[in-house]
Amino acid sequence: MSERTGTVRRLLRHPLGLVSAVVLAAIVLAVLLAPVLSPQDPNASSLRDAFGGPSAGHPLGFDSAGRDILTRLLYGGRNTLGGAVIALAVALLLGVPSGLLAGYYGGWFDSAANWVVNLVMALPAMVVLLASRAILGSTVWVLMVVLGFLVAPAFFRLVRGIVASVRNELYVDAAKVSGLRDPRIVARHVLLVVRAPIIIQVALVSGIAIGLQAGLEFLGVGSGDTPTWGAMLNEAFKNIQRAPSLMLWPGLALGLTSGALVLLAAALRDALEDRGTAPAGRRSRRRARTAAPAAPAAPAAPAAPRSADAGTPRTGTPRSADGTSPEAGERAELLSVRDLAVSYVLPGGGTREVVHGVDLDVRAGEIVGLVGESGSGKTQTAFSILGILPEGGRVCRGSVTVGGEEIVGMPERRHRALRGDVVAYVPQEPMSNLDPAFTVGSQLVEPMRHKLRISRAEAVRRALDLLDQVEIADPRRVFGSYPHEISGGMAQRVLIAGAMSCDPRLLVADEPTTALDVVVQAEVLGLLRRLQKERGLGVLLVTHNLGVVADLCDRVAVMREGRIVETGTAEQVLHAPRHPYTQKLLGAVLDGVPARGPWQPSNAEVV
Ligand SMILES: Nc1ncnc2c1ncn2[C@@H]1O[C@H](COP(=O)(O)OP(=O)(O)OP(=O)(O)O)[C@@H](O)[C@H]1O
Repeated sequence: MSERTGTVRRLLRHPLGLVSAVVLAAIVLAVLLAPVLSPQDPNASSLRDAFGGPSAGHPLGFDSAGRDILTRLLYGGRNTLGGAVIALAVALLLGVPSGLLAGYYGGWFDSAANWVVNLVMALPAMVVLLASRAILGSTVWVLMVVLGFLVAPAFFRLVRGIVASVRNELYVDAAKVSGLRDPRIVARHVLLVVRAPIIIQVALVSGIAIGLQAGLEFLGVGSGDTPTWGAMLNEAFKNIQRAPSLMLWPGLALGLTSGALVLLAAALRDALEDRGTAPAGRRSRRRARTAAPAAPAAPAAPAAPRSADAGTPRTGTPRSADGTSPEAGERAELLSVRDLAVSYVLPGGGTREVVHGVDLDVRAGEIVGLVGESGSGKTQTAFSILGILPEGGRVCRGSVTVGGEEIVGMPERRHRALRGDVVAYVPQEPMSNLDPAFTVGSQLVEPMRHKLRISRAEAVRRALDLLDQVEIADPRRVFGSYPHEISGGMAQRVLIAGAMSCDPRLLVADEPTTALDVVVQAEVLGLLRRLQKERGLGVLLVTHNLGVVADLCDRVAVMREGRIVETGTAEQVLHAPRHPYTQKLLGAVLDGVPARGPWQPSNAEVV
């Protein structure tokens, strides 16, 4: 069952939802079929019939000018609902795109739009409408356009708020890293999230627009010759002493329509919330930072020599003759970082440098581990290489070349082309990096179609092949599953498949196994090792886990407080660390500590 069908079903199973939907559908249908249901002129009057009661062909009788009430009610509904549609269309056209832009990009447009919105919201709607009537004339449609302007801020604020929070979701970062353009990310990942709240808001604002329009007409502000429910109320109110029943029909139509819209909005909200735990559950952005420097959670003993496999220098791995780091000399062609500094703008003004002059190289076929305690600047270094530093952060010094191209200061369009094609990213939290609203298959296929410009069928074939390559047992089932239907380990394999999908040369993996249990960690590390070997990838592996380094890496760079304090081959750094901080890191690993004995009650506890 598709998500949309599911929501409609839940809505119709909700008693209020069903009743309000049926009432609204009946009203809209009757109003649309006005010429068929009542083929008379709504303005045709016969003074002879003024205040006449119900008769054959005129089931609701006549008004004070001898006009058929049913006909005016049906045609009036067309104008009243049509007016609300115009107001809504204007509000949606103004509020939604500007909310999307302001929420997604922030910056000066956000500030300017907020300023305008605050100004519009401070204006009293009725007074503005009355003034507009004096300036623009009494045509209902024109007044509805003005009303649209006045309610647009409601949509702006709603959309901006949601988009600003979604913008920080990891799967939006993941989409950026896979090289998708902003309009596509917005259309695919962001619009979908704001869609439901917008629908609810539409129902509420329609009720308000109908009420406001009727209020204006009731006050006699509209043009007298257009039949509307508000104008009918106005006319009925003038004759309330003589024929109070005239108030009944337009009042009933207005009450039923507005009431049904409000109830429908409430039922819609319930139906969408009911979707509950499943695909729409979104997670908070950034992971909880681990406090300990090097938890010994990795499959291999942290300071043990590398496994035979990992210990063998990889084919084609160019090492310096002495096996030391090349950072001091020639720059690596695949990834070379020199004197990189990253700073953040502080809330109170000024900046704070969090990475200070990092040098780093990764060559084709080489796995370089970037290790260090939490907060040492590993992720900031990786994000700088990927060009996805969070808001407020920027590379303030240095040079980063990827595939021989300088990316510091590179235009975003060119940088986007590098991401996915040359450099790909495997993140830490697999689940948060998959959009819960799309199937796994669709999330693999979409970037490939746009980056590789291949047909859908070809992209599907490649995606199934990739799922097979990342050792997923039933690629077809996983292809059609939503992220909540697969395990964390599988999700990480899917993200690795996604990273491989455009045949990158460099992989940046940010703690790719931290969120997984030990057995799955070992499997995912094995998978990474195999793919890296087969494809001759260069890998920058960000980790705080020395076991992972021992198991996987050729070389290691140790970071502390935003600086690299030691680099060398994995063997040299793990067996003969030179820097006291590396020695401390290795010392912090609980390897060789005897296990605690069984619990014994202390003397104090023995009575
Ligand atoms: N958005 C931000 N604004 C300001 N400072 C930040 C921001 N993100 C990170 N920092 C700072 O940058 C420094 C380095 O953070 P970074 O995320 O690179 O650490 P890390 O080594 O990756 O740690 P962990 O292993 O916990 O992820 C920290 O002091 C952190 O407070």
